[in-house]
Amino acid sequence: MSAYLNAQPLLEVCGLTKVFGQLKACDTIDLIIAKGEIHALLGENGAGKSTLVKMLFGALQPLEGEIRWKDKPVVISQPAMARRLGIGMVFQHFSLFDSLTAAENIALSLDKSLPLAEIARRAREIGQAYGLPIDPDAHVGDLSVGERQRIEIVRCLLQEPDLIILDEPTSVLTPQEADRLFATLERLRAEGKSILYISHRLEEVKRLCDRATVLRHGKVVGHCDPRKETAASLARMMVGNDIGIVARKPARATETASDILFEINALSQKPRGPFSTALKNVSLAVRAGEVVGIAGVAGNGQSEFFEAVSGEVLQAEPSAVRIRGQAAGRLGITQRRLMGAAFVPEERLGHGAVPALSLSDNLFLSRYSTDKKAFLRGGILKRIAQNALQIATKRIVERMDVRKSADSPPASALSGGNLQKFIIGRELDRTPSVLVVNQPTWGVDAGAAAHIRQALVDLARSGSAILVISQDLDELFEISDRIAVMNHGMLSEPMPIEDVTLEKLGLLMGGITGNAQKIEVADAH
Ligand SMILES: Nc1ncnc2c1ncn2[C@@H]1O[C@H](COP(=O)(O)OP(=O)(O)OP(=O)(O)O)[C@@H](O)[C@H]1O
Repeated sequence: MSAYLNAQPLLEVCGLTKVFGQLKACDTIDLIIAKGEIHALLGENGAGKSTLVKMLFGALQPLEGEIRWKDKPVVISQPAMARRLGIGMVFQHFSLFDSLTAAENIALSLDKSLPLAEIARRAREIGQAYGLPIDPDAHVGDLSVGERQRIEIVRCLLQEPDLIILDEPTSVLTPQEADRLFATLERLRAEGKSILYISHRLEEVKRLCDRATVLRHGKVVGHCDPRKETAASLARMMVGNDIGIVARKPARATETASDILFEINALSQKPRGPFSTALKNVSLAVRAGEVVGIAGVAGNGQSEFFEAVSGEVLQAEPSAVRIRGQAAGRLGITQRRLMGAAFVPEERLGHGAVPALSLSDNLFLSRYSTDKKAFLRGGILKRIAQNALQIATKRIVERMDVRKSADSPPASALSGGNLQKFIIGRELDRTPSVLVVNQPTWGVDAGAAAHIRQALVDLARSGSAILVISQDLDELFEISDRIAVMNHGMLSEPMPIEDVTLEKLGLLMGGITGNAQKIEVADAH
């Protein structure tokens, strides 16, 4: 038995329960976190991981159960209380203001006020000590995702926590940034700090974590030493059965222009604000039957590209975007959808769905103008075809296995991964000829991710053109027929999947083109 298991528990959770309506999101959970361990919290989407850690951080209150901290029962009524006890949290969604500096952002989160110069000094010191270099005077909006995350972690470490909760910390990092983060976490562990680590990336859990607790449907279904498991056995424990592998028949080998369903021609766009990236002469053609992947480190123009191709930002030149042969550059998103295209943005809450509206209302909002016949009834005075809307919502929920706590809950009440499944399902349900999707499986568990990827490949093979923007290189390898790389607003020539290697992608992601002799996977920052 490892030494840390003999160590006194730092945190003990006994019978912790949280109920939303009829749903037990956490059902009598027991968990012990020892001093000096990295403890993984695993579970499929909606298993109750976020609910549990929100109770530990004082953002939600349990209905029943007890939390013991350093051997004493505690009631954690709010995050400030958690911080005072020594519990810090780094959230999955960054909570920094773009227009403020790193030091100003940190100042906002501190419970006691300190002079800005003092905060900057301490942040710099902690950053250096833990291998997380930051510039306290830099504006957050100018920083890469990896740099922003360093600020979040430094901000957490400034409070000198004994337990650090990390919710999916690597989903937005390059492999190199993730390595750096692991080194920091190992160092914290060596100093006797404890870490509760939520991740859907099972390989990194195996590499980093000492122990894992697995949740399913709100209950603890097992504990294990992840180093002794395989990624497949961990996934099986989470989901309860084996995860399918995406079946990918080769795409039809056609070169005829008529097969091009989606085309971007010399698309250039000036930066739309101080924190936006210019697009430089981007061209790409996606054919019927294929999946084209766009790899790249976040912040290299992917969001601007998505906005331009989806019609959120219009182009001066009509033929900059062509959908099924028709010029669409000056058309808005609804008109592009009417031409048979569908778009799934990266941000699911607020962009992909309206948080306070029910799933069926969200479905209606996105489809009433493109599917009038299906969802509107009556003559001039239109009314919503509630029955058809409910049937469509149910169909999507069943097809994508969306788990939820009520019949038609507000979008904000779904776990992150389940909302993602719903949004993707909503677009797949239209069987679009062209589908552009940004980060399709961000925060989605292994089983659901395989389901979504298979659905994208199947849609392509049924004759649609699919464009996937993703930071997850494994995902792109699994589903793409060709892969291009976006770097500093430029898009590389797409390579057939047979010719793509991780090294080539790494070099292109770092902005190195041509035949570099000395291969060193580039860091894009
Ligand atoms: N505010 C809320 N109101 C109603 N139901 C909720 C609320 N928050 C979460 N739930 C439900 O509780 C369950 C657990 O959600 P939770 O966010 O804890 O899952 P998770 O394991 O973190 O999932 P993911 O991996 O997708 O983030 C889900 O079924 C979710 O729909």
